[in-house]
Amino acid sequence: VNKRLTPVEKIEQSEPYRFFLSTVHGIQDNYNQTNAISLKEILSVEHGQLTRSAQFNYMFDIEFLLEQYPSEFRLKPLLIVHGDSRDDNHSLKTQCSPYPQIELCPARLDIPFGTHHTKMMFLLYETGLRIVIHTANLISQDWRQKTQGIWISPICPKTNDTRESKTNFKKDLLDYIEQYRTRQLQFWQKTINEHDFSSINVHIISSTPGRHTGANINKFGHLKLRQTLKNYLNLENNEQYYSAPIIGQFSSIGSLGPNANSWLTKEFLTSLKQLNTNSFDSPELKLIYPTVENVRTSFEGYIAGGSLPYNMQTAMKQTWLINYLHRWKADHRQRSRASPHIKTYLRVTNDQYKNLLWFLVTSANLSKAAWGVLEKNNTQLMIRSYEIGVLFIPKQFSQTIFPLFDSSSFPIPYDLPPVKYESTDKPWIVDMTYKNQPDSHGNMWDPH
Ligand SMILES: CNc1ccc(C(=O)O)c(C(=O)O)c1
Repeated sequence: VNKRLTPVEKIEQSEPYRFFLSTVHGIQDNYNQTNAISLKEILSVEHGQLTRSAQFNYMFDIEFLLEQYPSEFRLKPLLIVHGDSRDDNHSLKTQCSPYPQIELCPARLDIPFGTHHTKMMFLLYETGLRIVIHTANLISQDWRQKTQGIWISPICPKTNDTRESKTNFKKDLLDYIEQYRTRQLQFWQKTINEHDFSSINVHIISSTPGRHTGANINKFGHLKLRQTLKNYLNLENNEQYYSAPIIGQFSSIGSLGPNANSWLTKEFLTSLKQLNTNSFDSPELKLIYPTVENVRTSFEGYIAGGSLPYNMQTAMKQTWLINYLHRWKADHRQRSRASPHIKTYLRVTNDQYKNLLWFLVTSANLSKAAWGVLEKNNTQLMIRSYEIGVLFIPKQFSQTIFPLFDSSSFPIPYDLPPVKYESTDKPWIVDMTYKNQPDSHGNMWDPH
């Protein structure tokens, strides 16, 4: 019989990784119990007496969001951190006008085409501060039948000394917030400083808009990932890992250039393949992005494709990408039909896919805007968007690798090894018409 776990029990049972997928309407209950949690459960009154919170995100449905808070917390101060694009902001202002307890904080977006993509919660309880870093917009569609990733910190107690984590989490989080350069975040900067982060075992990998150079060049984007892997992957005899496959999985793709060598392999893969010493050959890079068939047969049907905004104009410039692409398949989590909005990057130890070297869950899609592109002879990293994610490294869990198939195994979101696109498979493209086969609801897709 399936015992329904309380939100607190779910978090206790997720130790030490504290990494969840969102619950999915329409799958067997036990696949929504283990390492799976809903927004209401994240905000449950069970975790303690909430005094105030902050929600960083891209899309907001304020009515939906307030509904997810327990009724006794709906009037607590709530800071909404969003992209400052004028029009969206208007609708957000309108949405928030009935709620004096909600404050709007527009994030500066000085570089064109940047987005405030970061999805993060600060939850301040009487007992301490909880950080949640995830991949879901604050709209009902994102939490109903998709695959989203969520990391939930312990409730960090108040402290009268700094108490940093062994992963530099507090400093990296404060460096990230500093980049907003707004007084509206001062309360949270002060609050973060006053809490004890020593129980946190993940690293922050974030992006902020700017041209990062000099001492700041490794602070954000794919160079932060490169630096963190170099500094913390303390593997013996690296050679055995030189050809260990690397996987990228995401819900949108940017313009990557005329061939793989333009940015994907020369720059991005160089960061992903970093070991604690330099490795010289190029491991296989496998990319997971939904096929048209994945979308058509998903629980949502073609509508799921509205959240996979890979457009024709970009796709037609990079047909070379198809050779890297693999299907979305998550049978072991009963989520092959729960369209992925999660973004993850991982490296296995070898082509047997039995163990992980590291795992990253993040808001960052496969794009230069999110990860950054080197400019001026590799002296500056230009990033357009705000992104944030958490990196799991075995050493921080007193392990040498993360096992995938035993009792303490890491809860990966999809099936490994990934399944390559067949000749008939096409990547989902949001602005194409799909009329020759109805989706799981009997509908067609005609974006025009
Ligand atoms: C241009 N705006 C977006 C593009 C992609 C995504 C995604 O996550 O795939 C999101 C989002 O859902 O935050 C926004």
